[in-house]
Amino acid sequence: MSFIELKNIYFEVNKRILFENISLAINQNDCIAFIGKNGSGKSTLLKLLAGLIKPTKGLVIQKSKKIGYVPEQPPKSLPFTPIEYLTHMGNIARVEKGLDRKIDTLLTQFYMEEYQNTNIRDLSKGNKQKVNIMQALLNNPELLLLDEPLSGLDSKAQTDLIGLLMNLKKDGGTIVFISHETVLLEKLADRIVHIDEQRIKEVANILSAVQSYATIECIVHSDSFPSFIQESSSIIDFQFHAPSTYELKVVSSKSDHIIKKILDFHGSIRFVSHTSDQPLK
Ligand SMILES: Nc1ncnc2c1ncn2[C@@H]1O[C@H](COP(=O)(O)OP(=O)(O)OP(=O)(O)O)[C@@H](O)[C@H]1O
Repeated sequence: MSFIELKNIYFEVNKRILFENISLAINQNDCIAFIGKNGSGKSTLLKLLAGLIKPTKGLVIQKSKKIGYVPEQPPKSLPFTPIEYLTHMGNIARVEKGLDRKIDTLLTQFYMEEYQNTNIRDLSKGNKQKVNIMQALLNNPELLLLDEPLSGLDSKAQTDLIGLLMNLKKDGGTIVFISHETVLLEKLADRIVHIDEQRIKEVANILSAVQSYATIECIVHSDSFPSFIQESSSIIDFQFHAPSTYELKVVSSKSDHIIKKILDFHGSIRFVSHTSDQPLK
C-alpha cells in the first residue's frame, strides 16, 4: 500500500478547473519534487496532500498522520520569539514528550541559537524561513511537505538545509517538495512530477519538462559562486567547466533575461544555442 495516495482528484477553484482526474501514489521513503509554471497548482497539490484543503472530487488516502508542512510564506509579524512560537506549534501538533529538547536541537541544527529570543517580526527573511521549517520538524514527521523551502536562505543555509533533508531521507523519511532550484532537485528528488494543464506527468529529469531550452556558455569571474545562477528559477541546469566558464541551460523564453544578468555581473557570453527538446511521453 502507498504511504499517501491521490486518487482521481478533481479540484476547482473560482470556477477554474485546476486539476482534472489526477492520481499519484507516493511510497514510503520517496522523495518527490513538484515542478510546473507559476499558477499551475503546485502549492494547491501540496495542500491537498497535507489535508489542509479537500478535493472537489476524488480521494486523498493518508497512511500516516505525522505530517510536517512548510508553507510558502514564513510567519511574518508574529509577536513571538522562535522559542515561544515553536512551543505553541509543538503544543498544537501534540508533541507530548521532549518538546523543549527538540526545540533546542532544532535551534542548534539551524544555527538559530543567537536569535532564539528575538521577536520573529525582527528576523531576516532567511531566518523567518528557518523558523518556518523548524515548526514542521517538531513532531518528527514521517511525511514532510515543503513549499519552496530554499527561498530566502543564503547559500550556507541552503547547503545546511539540503544536508538535513538528505539525512531525513536516509532515515526513511518521505519528502515532497516544490522547488525551482536545480540543486535541490538534483540532490534530493528521486521522482519529479510535472504539473501542467490540469494534469500531472512524471518526468525523468527537469529538462524533460520544458519544451525548449537554450544553452548559454559564459565567462563569469567571481571569487564565490555567482549568486544569480543560484537564485534564478529559469536556470534549469548548469555545469562548471574551465576556470570561470559556465554552461547554463535556461528556459528558452528567459534566455535574454539571463544574458542580461550575466552582463550585469560583468560576465561575457561565449556561445548561445536554442534547442527544442521533446518532453518525454
Ligand atoms: N483558495 C484559493 N482561492 C482562489 N484561488 C486560488 C486558491 N487557491 C489556489 N488558487 C488559484 O489556483 C491557481 C494555482 O495556485 P497555486 O498557488 O497552487 O499555484 P503554484 O503552481 O504553486 O504557483 P506559484 O509557482 O506561483 O507559487 C492560481 O491561479 C491561484 O490563484
